[in-house]
Amino acid sequence: MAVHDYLSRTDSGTLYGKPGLDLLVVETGLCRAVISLQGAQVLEFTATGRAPLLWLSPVTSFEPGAAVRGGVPLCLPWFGENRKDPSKPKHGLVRTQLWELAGSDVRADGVVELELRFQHPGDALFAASFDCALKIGLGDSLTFDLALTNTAESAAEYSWALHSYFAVDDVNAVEVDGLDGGEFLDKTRGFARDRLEGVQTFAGEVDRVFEQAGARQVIHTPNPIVAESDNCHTVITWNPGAELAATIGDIGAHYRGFVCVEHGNAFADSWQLEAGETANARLKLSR
Ligand SMILES: O=P(O)(O)OC[C@H]1O[C@@H](O)[C@H](O)[C@@H](O)[C@@H]1O
Repeated sequence: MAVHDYLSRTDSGTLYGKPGLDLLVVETGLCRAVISLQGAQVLEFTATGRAPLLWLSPVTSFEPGAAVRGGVPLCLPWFGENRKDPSKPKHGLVRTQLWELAGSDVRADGVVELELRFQHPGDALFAASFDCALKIGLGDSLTFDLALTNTAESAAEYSWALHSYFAVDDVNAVEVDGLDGGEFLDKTRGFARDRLEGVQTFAGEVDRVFEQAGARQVIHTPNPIVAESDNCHTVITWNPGAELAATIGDIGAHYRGFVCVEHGNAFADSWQLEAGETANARLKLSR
């Protein structure tokens, strides 16, 4: 169903043969993108004449309430395991919730801007109430502008990441530039602290949290990918490798086709927001 000439509504049954989720499709002279209203998750983005930016698992489920494997899920209000209560879902709650399309516009330069919103009332899963506004810019690059407001009556801690799954030819040949000299927590070794010398490569399982990371990374693969961020101090690099991937139903043998380089604020960079305080961050991805 066309909403504007650049924006239409469809669903995962029509697009992927697996019913369950409502989707938005943006098609302009600059790009084509698919966005799921669950999680405000960009599933596909291809700039005209360029290689697809994102990987979407060919075996993901589109079941409402389940995480979709691929694209750019937003993990929030906590990243990874909940450190106070590991029985809570991994990566917070917004990625499996329905967001509202609050606005859409096409700028004079042809960039489409979508604004998606989610309000959390505060509950047993996460006590503080909050508002999330995510502006997604779709042009010859893909941009995210996040505004997070703590609407609770007291201060609260938030950790989060835009968990990008980038499409690559072969993860074993990928090199990530822009993390050289950075200290990281190695999740594969009980979060032991280490330091990266040179580029990040992916021979086997990699699961690393770089705090106070730089604002620009280049993912070297045929058709390199550039990530530029503003106020995203944490970078997470992840690929499960063959062995672990074999135990993950929606990855399996497909692990070679993606690399995750995630941007947000987690661990020591988590946001402490006072009552009523808003924090902002930006991420720009291009290929
Ligand atoms: O399977 P999920 O919940 O989407 O998480 C995927 C991965 O996400 C990464 O960000 C984490 O560092 C990994 O530890 C985790 O396995």
